Amino acid sequence: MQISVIGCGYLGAVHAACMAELGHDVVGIDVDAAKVASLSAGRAPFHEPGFEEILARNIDAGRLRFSTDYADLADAQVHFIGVGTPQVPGGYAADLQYVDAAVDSVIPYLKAHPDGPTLVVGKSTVPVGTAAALAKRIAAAGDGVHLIWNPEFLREGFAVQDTIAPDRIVYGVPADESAARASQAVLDAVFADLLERDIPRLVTDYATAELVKVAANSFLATKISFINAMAELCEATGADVTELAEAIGFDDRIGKKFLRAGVGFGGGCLPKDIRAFMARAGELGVDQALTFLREVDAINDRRRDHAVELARRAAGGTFLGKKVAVLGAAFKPDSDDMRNSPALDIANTIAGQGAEVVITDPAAGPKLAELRPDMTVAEDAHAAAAGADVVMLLTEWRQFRDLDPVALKAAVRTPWIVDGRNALDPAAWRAAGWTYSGIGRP
Ligand SMILES: NC(=O)C1=CN([C@@H]2O[C@H](COP(=O)(O)OP(=O)(O)OC[C@H]3O[C@@H](n4cnc5c(N)ncnc54)[C@H](O)[C@@H]3O)[C@@H](O)[C@H]2O)C=CC1
Ligand SMILES: O=C(O)[C@H]1O[C@H](OP(=O)(O)OP(=O)(O)OC[C@H]2O[C@@H](n3ccc(=O)[nH]c3=O)[C@H](O)[C@@H]2O)[C@H](O)[C@@H](O)[C@@H]1O
Repeated sequence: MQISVIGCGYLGAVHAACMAELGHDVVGIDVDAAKVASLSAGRAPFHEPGFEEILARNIDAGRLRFSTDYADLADAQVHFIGVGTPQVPGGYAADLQYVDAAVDSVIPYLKAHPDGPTLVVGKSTVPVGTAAALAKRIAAAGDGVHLIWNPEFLREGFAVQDTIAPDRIVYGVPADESAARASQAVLDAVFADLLERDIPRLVTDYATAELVKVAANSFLATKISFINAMAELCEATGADVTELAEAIGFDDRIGKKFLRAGVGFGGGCLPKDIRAFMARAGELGVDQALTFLREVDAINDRRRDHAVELARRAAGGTFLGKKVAVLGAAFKPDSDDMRNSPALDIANTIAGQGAEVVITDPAAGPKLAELRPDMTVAEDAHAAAAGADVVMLLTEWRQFRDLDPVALKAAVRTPWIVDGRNALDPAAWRAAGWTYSGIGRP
């Protein structure tokens, strides 16, 4: 089937390559000419395990191409929308200008297809009510053109795997029964390979589909802030939050996942999605339903301040004249995404308070050096730690989890480690002569 993917960022580029991997003929459209040039040359513009391989393979097979010209999507039957929905500048609500622009640009090319309806398929994360409004504009383009809302649940670092083998697929379909049936059949054909593997597919209305996405991210953010709140209690009592998380996680109603206490959640999604959800609830007059998310957000912010305090204590009460090595710049391992990264935020704060900060990240390092010439970016952990008074592990890359405390001790001025992700074995580091300071653990 001929498919277009509009918006080729972390979500869209991976989606385009994965759709080609499923055998479809795909064109990815983006307004960023540099990104399109990089993708067209088979070079991933961001770090995502496994992505570059499927990108290059499908370009070579002639099933995948990228363009800045919307005219190149004219023959596609299915148009996925994956443009960004960041926070509006200075506010909490989602900025829909990119979704609106993408829809405006695709509308002139929407026409009924000989093989059934033409579909616009929304994947971007949007406030509830957006799909219904877009559906009206799309329906005005002509008969046989419909909108399905198909939220995306992929995690960065696992994006390829999550796209090809998701936990579930959700379709928000039009209220009109025959439009719903016909458009569902087209999207089923796109995902035929996944559906054959019995991946659950839930069909619902637009509003439910939109809410499923923000509800899932809100639940995940709440789990993280819950365990970070428990870390605050553990710190006040000398208890160990990692043991607490393990013990409650044995109850499979709770589960072990997403209970890693630390410097909290960041990235291009969880923080802005819970804020946009609160803003939308306010517009709908049900803001009270989500006041708990304010606390989730506040707990998350506090963890960053707390990490700064742990480092200040380690530095002897002041950062002035002290060198701090920061291990990690990306918001999570196996990604080079630094959007709302706790690691980078903490590094900025510490630098702003007078420390000499040297930062290193296995994937984000080169991008950081380019974007932030004011920062000292080191090649690896040993180079960053040379002469440091404090070492902070803020993104739990394997390279950092596997560090040898004896070897690293030889590089630093003072062997004091702040483990902001509880990723290290405190006993091993203490045995090697380090002062170990974790999050919510003695
Ligand atoms: N990054 C992720 O892991 C996931 C993201 N999402 C959602 O997907 C959406 C996209 O997120 P990301 O890929 O992370 O953002 P991104 O910022 O990496 O990519 C967005 C892309 O859209 C392009 N764009 C903007 N306006 C355009 C237009 N009018 N026409 C064509 N292209 C245009 C930009 O140049 C950019 O390349 C957001 O709504 C996000 O919440 C959902 C699930 C996972
Ligand atoms: O909407 C989105 O964009 C995506 O947002 C998250 O995915 P992602 O942001 O890639 O990363 P996560 O693995 O969820 O991690 C988010 C943040 O939480 C932190 N985290 C995660 C788990 C945990 O136990 N503790 C914790 O602090 C991570 O370090 C990271 O900063 C969701 O997990 C995806 O399902 C969703 O599709």
